[in-house]
Amino acid sequence: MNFTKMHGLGNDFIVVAGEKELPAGADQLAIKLCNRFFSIGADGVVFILPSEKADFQMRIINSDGSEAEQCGNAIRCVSKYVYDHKLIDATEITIETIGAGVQKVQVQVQDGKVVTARVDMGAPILQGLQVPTTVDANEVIDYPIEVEGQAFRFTAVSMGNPHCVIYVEDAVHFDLATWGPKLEAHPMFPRKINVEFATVRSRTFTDMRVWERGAGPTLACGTGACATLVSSVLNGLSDREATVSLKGGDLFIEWSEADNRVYMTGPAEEVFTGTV
Ligand SMILES: N[C@@H](CCC[C@H](N)C(=O)O)C(=O)O
Repeated sequence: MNFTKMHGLGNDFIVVAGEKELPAGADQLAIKLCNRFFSIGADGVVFILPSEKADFQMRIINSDGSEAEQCGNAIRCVSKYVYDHKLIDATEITIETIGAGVQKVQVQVQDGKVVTARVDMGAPILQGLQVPTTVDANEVIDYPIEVEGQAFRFTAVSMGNPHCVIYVEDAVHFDLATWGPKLEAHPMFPRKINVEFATVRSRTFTDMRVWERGAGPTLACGTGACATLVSSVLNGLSDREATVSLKGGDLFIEWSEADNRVYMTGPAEEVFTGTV
């Protein structure tokens, strides 16, 4: 199988193109190939497939073998892959996802290669049961949650995949490894959850660290950055356009008042190609 190793701000993927559909056993394949010691190593495997509704379909399997509905960093990588590898000759590309419908991507090209992409990530879902959480409310903002005697407060946002955003004093030095997995699997989140720990430094700049569902601590999470900006606006902490700074670098996020959609801009890179 031919693959291309790519990343968006260090959130890394094994990208596979050319299959007609998601291969049987994709979950076991992802577990095996994502292993950083015995195989290629990545946060997930991304399949670029044909679509009847868009230019391409993207399916993403996390490193634990679970399938995610959506992935912000992967969608930028997919856009770069299809443009740079000449599968499409357009700078506006549509990509079908299983959780967030068809998304429009505008790529910026330098010397024939995509350097950054601005993605229309769609409207955030805020209804508690739809995120999903166990809270039956139109919005779940600054809501209490307890894990092993430790109290947190979270805001729940789905960007096609589920997120809970928790504000902490210093996200950069927060103990992700202790609290991330416990919150990911908390019974208030029926499909598990991606956990973002955020510190708002100003109305246009937020530090964020992420514990991803199915992948653990990653260097960046595009949907997580979008969820964090939405949460910060809902909590009155941020403007609607801000930089979300992750361990692997910065994403620029806009939540448009005009159309209620979230736009994410950031880089994508190809690292190497191989055959496994
Ligand atoms: N890294 C991603 C999100 C990948 C999926 C996530 N782990 C999930 O299970 O929802 C991003 O950049 O958005």
